[in-house]
Formats: sequence, structure tokens, C-alpha cells
Amino acid sequence: MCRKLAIATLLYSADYLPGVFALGYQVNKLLKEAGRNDRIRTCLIVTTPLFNDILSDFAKDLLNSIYDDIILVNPLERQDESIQSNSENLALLERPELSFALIKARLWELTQYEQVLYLDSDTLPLNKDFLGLFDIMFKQTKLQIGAVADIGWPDMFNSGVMMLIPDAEIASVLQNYVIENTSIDGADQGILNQFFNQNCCTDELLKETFPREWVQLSFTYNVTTPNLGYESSPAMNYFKPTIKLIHFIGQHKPWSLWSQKNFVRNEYNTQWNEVYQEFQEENKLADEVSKIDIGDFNESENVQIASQETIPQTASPEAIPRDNESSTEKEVETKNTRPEDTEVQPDEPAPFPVPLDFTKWLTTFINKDNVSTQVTNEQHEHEKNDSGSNNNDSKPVQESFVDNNHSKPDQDNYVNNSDANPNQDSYMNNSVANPDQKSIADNSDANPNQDSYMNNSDSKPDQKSIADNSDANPNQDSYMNNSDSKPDQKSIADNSDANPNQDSYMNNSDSKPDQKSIADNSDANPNQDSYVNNSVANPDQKSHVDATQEPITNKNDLLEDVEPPAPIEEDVQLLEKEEEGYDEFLPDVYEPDAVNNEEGEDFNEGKVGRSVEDALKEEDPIKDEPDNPQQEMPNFRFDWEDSDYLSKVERYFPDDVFEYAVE
Ligand SMILES: O=c1ccn([C@@H]2O[C@H](COP(=O)(O)OP(=O)(O)O[C@H]3O[C@H](CO)[C@@H](O)[C@H](O)[C@H]3O)[C@@H](O)[C@H]2O)c(=O)[nH]1
Ligand SMILES: [Mn+2]
Repeated sequence: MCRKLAIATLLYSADYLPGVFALGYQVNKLLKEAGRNDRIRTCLIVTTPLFNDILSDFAKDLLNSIYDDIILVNPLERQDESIQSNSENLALLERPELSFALIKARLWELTQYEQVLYLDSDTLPLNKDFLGLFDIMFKQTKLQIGAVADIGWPDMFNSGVMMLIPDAEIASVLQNYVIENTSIDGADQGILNQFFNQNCCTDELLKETFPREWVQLSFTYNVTTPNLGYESSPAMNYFKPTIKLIHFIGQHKPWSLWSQKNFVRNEYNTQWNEVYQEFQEENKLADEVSKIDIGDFNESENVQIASQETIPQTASPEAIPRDNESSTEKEVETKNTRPEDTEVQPDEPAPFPVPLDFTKWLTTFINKDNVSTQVTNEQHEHEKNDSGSNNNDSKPVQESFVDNNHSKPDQDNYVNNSDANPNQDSYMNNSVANPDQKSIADNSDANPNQDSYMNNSDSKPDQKSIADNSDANPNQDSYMNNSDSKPDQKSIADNSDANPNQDSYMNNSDSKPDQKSIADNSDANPNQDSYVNNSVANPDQKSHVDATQEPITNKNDLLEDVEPPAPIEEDVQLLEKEEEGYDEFLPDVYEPDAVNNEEGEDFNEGKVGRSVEDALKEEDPIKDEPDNPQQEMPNFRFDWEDSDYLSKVERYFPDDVFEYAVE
């Protein structure tokens, strides 16, 4: 019998649309190449308010043409509470927008599929071999999750690529677990590990009977970049031919303005851009985007737009200014270097076509209704304080912040933009451009959910009815049925009985030998069919929080983008400082004082570390530089410390990649 398989991704804010487009486009292409496009469905999980009220029809049409199924989901039950209780841990990530990623717990509700490969929208499969996951995990049970080790803590898995078996009961237990427990990282990855991963059970006794299981997949199925790990550069080279999927973790995505502006030269960023370019050409997107007149939106008040004027919109290679030939040479040079290397060179022209000017581009894909209504800062402040409650304040415009369209408590915080206010232009334009990140950053101490979705009560009646359906039954009725509105979209209607494609799923049972080991794994788990409340499984969850660490100020791509790029001299100064800082980590024993104390000699008599110095002079008299303690002791230095390795490491990777942030 044919299995019902799906590849699913998630979208809960408009600024990840480029990822969703590029990923969907690439997955379709590779499915076709593998001859499995009619056997594996592509599925987009999108939050109801985003889809109904924010995305433009144009964006929806595109999504519909890429994804077989579009599934609207509402926030988890008591999501606000979960976000609140996770906020302390989430602050450690500096990624407030990830609080909503808890919604991944809804993936197990997709019981219309028998097996789902979930991919973050910032992933890019490089070749059809990634589909091998369905073969490797052929005998997966519902109590197992297939995932790759996270490079930040390899005993945990990265939740950007997951093989899972949807199951209503698991979904329900998991969602309760999300409510009752605090996530290690404040977001989905932590809590999913706590739920599925035996390694997260810190009690050795309980570990033995842990009821669920993480099946560790090869790293080549989820190669996260950037990666500062010790072995990463040589390993990237060595394993390069076997890499099946790249995952652009961290704050800066290949499509983000930061990446575009800084021309991050990374082979895989370039590859992502090429895929996006192809998608754009195939859909004649460049033409569509160029029709958007940014002047429609109050440009003078929008710093972001002003700051981007240097980057040509949907620029072709020819359109990008090139000062001299050296940039071309450098590009070639870069291509010959290790693939994970990135180089931040703000003053140079783009090495590859910049496919999108983010803010302009995004205005194509969000409702103009939303863009045309804007909020002043003062009103925004008020909204932050009062959203979610009935507002009886005398200012008439503030009444609009009360959202009457949703009865669920966790939806009450959506901003209702139904009252047009001519003064609101600049805020709305900004907030729509990056609706979640900016607003949550503002509100991280209060309720991060408050500003993130904009509910437009003027939205089309048919869309609203879809939202109502999804409230009624999130498992089944939330699937979008477009058959009455757009005839060409009927494939999106989720009706497994009526869908002829679903009978043709391929049976892969005899295709891969590794399946046996998975079967063995699953047999080894005696508790497969029993559900255990694991709220005690990890009683020390809070101990993962470093209580001494100050809450970190939220960063945001677009806010950051407003700042002009730092001049190169500043970069250099910073690097020097950081290298100096590195000296602090040299062991004490290498310090002159330590040597002095050990020897019992007097520092003031100029005999500091004399015996060591003498020895060094014999070895290499040229290096006798008393002012530089490091150079005094070449024996204690590695070769790479004399190279500019450290400075490259510092330059190559944004310092805000949370996995590696060492405070
Ligand atoms: O504003 C947002 C943020 C996220 N997403 C979706 O959620 C996914 C996860 O966010 P992402 O920015 O990809 O997170 P990562 O930088 O990959 O961070 C890690 O940590 C996250 C929080 O635990 C996990 O969700 C990721 O899988 C894991 O790789 C994205 O790919 C999107 O599909 C949005 O739609 N809008
Ligand atoms: Mn991701």
C-alpha cells in the first residue's frame, strides 16, 4: 500500500516568505527530478491571521502554485502563557521572534499524512538525495523523531529538519507538554528535544525507560551554516560531495537585508540566491515587483527604504555597479576557497545578483490594505500596553486595537487595523515589512504576542469564514478550500479522499538496507504504545538558564539595517580588540607574574620568567621581545595563532549566531 508522504514547512511572518518560496520551488524541482512529485505532497503550514489578513492575493497565488496543500493553523492553546514562561530562556537566544516557532507542535496534527519531513523555511535541499530520508526512516514509529545533531549541543537535535509520524494522541500529549514545561531554549527546539530526546532526560534511571526516541540522522541532511566548530572547515571540504541540505541558521538569512547588503560570500548563500533567482524568473516576479511603486508608501518617513536606495531592486548582474575588475577577481577567489567561508565587505559591489530589495519586494506580498493604514509611535505605545483588553480610552482610534473577530483568548492580542488612520502610514509600513520581529522586540518584556499579527477586520468575507472554520476544528476544517473562489487552486483543498494523487504514494519498503537498523531501534523501545506524562523527565529544566547572564537586548535585522555599515577601519579595530581579548584566555601559568611567583623572584628586579626566557633565547633569539608576553613564549603558541586565523573566524561569522555565543 502506498504511504501518504509530505514535505512541510512553516510560515508565521511575512519576512520568511522568500525562504518559503525558494524552498518550495527547489523541493518541487527535486521531487520532479526524482520522479516522486506525485507521491510526496508539498505542504505549507501558515498561521491563519498571516494568511488571511496580511498576505496579498498575489503572494497567496504564488504559494498556491508552489505548495500542494496549504494548511492554516491557529496558535497553540495557551500559547501566550507558554511564550511567557519561556521568555527568560528565549532571551538567551536574542531571537524573540522564535517564540512562535512553538507552533511546530502542530505538525503532529497533520494526520492526513502518514509521514512528514518537516523543513524550516531557511533550509535548502541541494539535491534529490535528501529524499532518501523517507527511505532511511521507512520504519519510523510515531514515538520516534528523526533529526540531525545540533552543532551547538550535539546531544540535542536541530529542529529545522525533522522526520515525524503525525498522530493525534502524540500531538495532544506534546501540546500539553509545551504548556506544562519550560523549553530549554525558550522555543521549539528545546521543548521538542525535551519531549522526544532521551538525552534530555538528565535522570539516568528515568532515561532507561524514556518513552520516546530521537533517531539521529547524518549531519549531511541538515548542514547548518554558519558553523564555528573546530572541525567544521576541513569537514565541510571533506564531506562536501555528500551534503544534501543546507540550513541557514541564525538571525541573518540569505534573503535578509543584512546578508544582501554585506554580500555574504558563502557558496551556499550564492546557491540560495540562484534558486531564488530561478523561482523569480519562472514566475515573472521581477516584472511584478518592479510595478510596485514604493512612493505609494510614505517613503520619507521610512528610514529602511531610504537606507536601501543603494541596492538596485531586483538587480541584474549588469545593473550592479562594479568599480573595478578586482571585484570579479575576488569573486573567483572566493569560489575557490572553502565553501563555508563568508566575507563581510560592505563597500564592495555584490558578487552575485541581488535578487530582492527586501522592503520593496515585500510590499508585493502583503495586503496593501494593511500597508495603507499606519500607527503613530504614541499609538503604538498605547497598543503595546493595551492590546488584548477592551480599550475604553477616549482616543477613538485605539478602539480599533480590540479584536472582536477572534474568541480564543490567545488571539485577542492581534492588532486590528480596520480603522483607517491617515497618520499611521510609517508604522504600518515598517511593521508589515517585518511584523513579528520588530514588534516583538519592542514588547519582549511584556507579551511578545501582542503586536505580531495584524487582523484586518475588513478582510474578505470568504477568508474570514476560513478563519472561523479553523477555530472550530484546527485539525481538519482549517485547510483552505479555494475551490469556490479560484478554480485553478482546487488542488489546495485538503480532501484526502478526493485527491487522486494520494493513492499513488510509492512503497519504498525494499529500497534501502539501512531500514533494518531503524526497525531494530524501534523494536528496542518497549513503551511504544504507551504515553507517559514526562513532565518529571527533566525536572531541572530551569537549571539550563544561566542566571548570571543579563537579558540580552533584542536585535532585529531591519533595525540593524538602518545603521550604515561600519567603516572597514572600525572593523579592524574591533578585531584587534577581540584578539587582545583572546589573550585573557591564555592559562595563568603563562603569565609573567605566575612564572615569577613560582620562581619566587622579584618582578621589580627585572627577572621576570628568566629561566623560561633563557630557554627561549637558546631556541630562537630573534623572538626575544620583552614587551610581548605571547611572543616571549613561542613554545606555548600554536602555529595558527601566528596566522590570521582568529581574525578570519571573527570576520566570517556574525557574532550573534546564538549557537556559538560564548559570553
Ligand atoms: O519570524 C519568523 C521566524 C521563524 N519562522 C519559521 O520558523 C522557522 C524557525 O526559525 P529559524 O529562523 O529558521 O530558526 P533557526 O535560526 O534555524 O534557529 C534554531 O532554533 C529555532 C528555535 O528553536 C528552531 O525553530 C530552528 O529549527 C533551529 O534551527 C523558520 O525557518 C520559519 O519557517 C517564521 O515564519 N517567522
Ligand atoms: Mn531554521
